[in-house]
Amino acid sequence: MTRSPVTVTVTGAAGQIGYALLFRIASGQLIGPDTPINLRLLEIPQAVKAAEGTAMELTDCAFPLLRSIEVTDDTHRAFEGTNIALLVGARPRTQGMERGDLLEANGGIFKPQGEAINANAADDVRVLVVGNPANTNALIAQAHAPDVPAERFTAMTRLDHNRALAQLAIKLGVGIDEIQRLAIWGNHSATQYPDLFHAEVGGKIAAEQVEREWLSEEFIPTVAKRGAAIIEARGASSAASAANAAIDHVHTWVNGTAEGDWTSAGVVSDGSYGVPEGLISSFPVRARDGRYEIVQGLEIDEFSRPRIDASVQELVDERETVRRLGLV
Ligand SMILES: NC(=O)C1=CN([C@@H]2O[C@H](COP(=O)(O)OP(=O)(O)OC[C@H]3O[C@@H](n4cnc5c(N)ncnc54)[C@H](O)[C@@H]3O)[C@@H](O)[C@H]2O)C=CC1
Ligand SMILES: O=C([O-])CC(=O)C(=O)O
Repeated sequence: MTRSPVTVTVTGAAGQIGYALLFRIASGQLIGPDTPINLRLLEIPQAVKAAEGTAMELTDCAFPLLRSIEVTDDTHRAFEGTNIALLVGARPRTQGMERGDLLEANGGIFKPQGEAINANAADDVRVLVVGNPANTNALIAQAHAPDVPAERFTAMTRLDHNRALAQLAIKLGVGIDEIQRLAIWGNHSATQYPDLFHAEVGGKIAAEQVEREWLSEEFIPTVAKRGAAIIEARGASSAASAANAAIDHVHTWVNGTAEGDWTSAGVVSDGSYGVPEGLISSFPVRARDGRYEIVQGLEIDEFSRPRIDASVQELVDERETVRRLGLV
């Protein structure tokens, strides 16, 4: 059965993530193979022509699900009737920078976009912020969209989640699909905490199947610093893997997590696990009925607690910084 078309807005459409993302959206991988897509591409004026070139290529793919493509530099038009907003457009970091260094440069982008979403988007709009620092940019956008339920603003930590799945699978010599209940806590930054104390492989806790030294000295830093390692190797930040994670994040949000499993996403805290209310922090989340919900009732051991707290403290500090800048 063909469903009603969905309007998907992608900002930064002419960028490297945009190029890896748009063709997958148009081919039906974002939501599913039965849902036609209207694409809106937002770019800054200098990059509109390049985005139009990408739009020409999208047309040339003759994707059966792609109903329309519109390129614009008008933020309000870009979000008119939008059901899914992928906020990718931002300046990426380069070697030697932390993502937090981008707060001032990129923070200013997310205030007008939050306002435009508030004024123009569809009632069911769902927002994924990819542009860094993703959690705090999502907070800025959400703060300027008072009419949209806060829970509809999310930040991407699915790339971190996927990186953690892959590192654990390599270590244990298992398939990705044999791992369940892994989670990333906190900020999409070097302080993030990938948690193996609830993750299960073959029905047994993953942390008990690896040496503690590997966990603290290799696994956690490899996952947390993978973005920088990619920048060093490629000379540019992750693009195809970031696009892939954005597809995963939205697909799961719309279609749900598998029974008994969960994933990771930056979502608005309700105060769970001591994360101050209102912060957009990564948690273990389940998706049901089109909503992400924080998994409740997990016991946090003494290895995990200070690591989660440190990453959450960084989010508190980022919120203070954007408050001082008048962005929230
Ligand atoms: N959350 C995550 O896991 C990840 C986040 N990122 C972040 O994603 C962002 C984009 O990365 P790339 O595509 O590699 O960068 P890029 O520099 O290739 O592309 C960014 C695009 O955004 C556009 N842009 C800038 N300001 C805009 C605005 N106000 N409205 C619309 N478009 C605007 C630029 O013209 C450019 O075409 C960066 O902030 C990067 O750090 C990257 C990888 C993973
Ligand atoms: O590291 C960066 O700046 C890009 C990014 O967020 C990632 O690859 O995780």
